[in-house]
Amino acid sequence: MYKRVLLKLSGEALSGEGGKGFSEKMLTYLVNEIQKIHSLNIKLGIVIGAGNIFRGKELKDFRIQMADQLGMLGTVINSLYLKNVFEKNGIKSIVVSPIVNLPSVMPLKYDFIEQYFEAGYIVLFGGGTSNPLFTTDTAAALRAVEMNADILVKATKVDGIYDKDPKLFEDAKKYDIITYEQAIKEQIKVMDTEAFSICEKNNLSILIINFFKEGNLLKAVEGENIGTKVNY
Ligand SMILES: Nc1ncnc2c1ncn2[C@@H]1O[C@H](COP(=O)(O)OP(=O)(O)OP(=O)(O)O)[C@@H](O)[C@H]1O
Ligand SMILES: O=c1ccn([C@@H]2O[C@H](COP(=O)(O)O)[C@@H](O)[C@H]2O)c(=O)[nH]1
Repeated sequence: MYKRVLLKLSGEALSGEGGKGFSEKMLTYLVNEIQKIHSLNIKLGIVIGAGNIFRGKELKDFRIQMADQLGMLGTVINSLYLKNVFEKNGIKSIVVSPIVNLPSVMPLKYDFIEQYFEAGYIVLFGGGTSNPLFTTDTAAALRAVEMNADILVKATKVDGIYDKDPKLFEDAKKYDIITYEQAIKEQIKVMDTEAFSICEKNNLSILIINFFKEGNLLKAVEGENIGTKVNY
């Protein structure tokens, strides 16, 4: 079983696939999935995207730097939203972010983060990398290395990495394991190349799983053979 896990969730984990905003049904599902792993006493960090609010590249009339800043703020909104939902369900969590100064958001300080984990808090890393032109995949890789995670679990909309996009090609074949070299060479689109590269350089594996299949998160954390593992 993994003991220190960075979980990357799409903003769509809050809205449902392809949706915007927040869905009660999805939030209940998410809380149930998190409760299953939180009870295992693991140190859990979460990076959540903002596809349910803004993705920079979707805002066509904006300069990309401006659009991306809206996107990053969206990730803080989602983190705070999640903190509140967790709290209502008896799950202790804390939002840390380098990009905003709000009463419920703590600054990103390594020593404090360790203390939050020791005290049993889930740490929600908001604000992405704090730089435009990136995405939360890269932020997840960065935070995973910073928190010294055993694994980065990307919980997304597909069962793993395929030789081509399985949403577009019915005959796509799934890989159980793939190396970073292969993932980068084949330009696998399921995760940013920057994220692959950070994890490769820091000897950290990524596990890609389908978030929308009940029980998958628990299986992933327990080290079951699901999804696709990207190894260095
Ligand atoms: N070779 C591939 N194997 C698996 N999925 C792929 C591949 N190529 C493209 N994809 C697509 O990548 C998508 C997952 O990446 P995407 O960035 O959309 O998800 P996410 O990171 O969970 O969401 P968000 O961008 O909102 O944070 C899948 O839904 C799939 O359609
Ligand atoms: O480091 C970062 C992370 C994110 N952004 C912007 O936020 C949105 C939302 O993140 P997703 O990963 O797409 O869910 C992203 O599209 C960027 O616009 C950023 O600029 N820098």
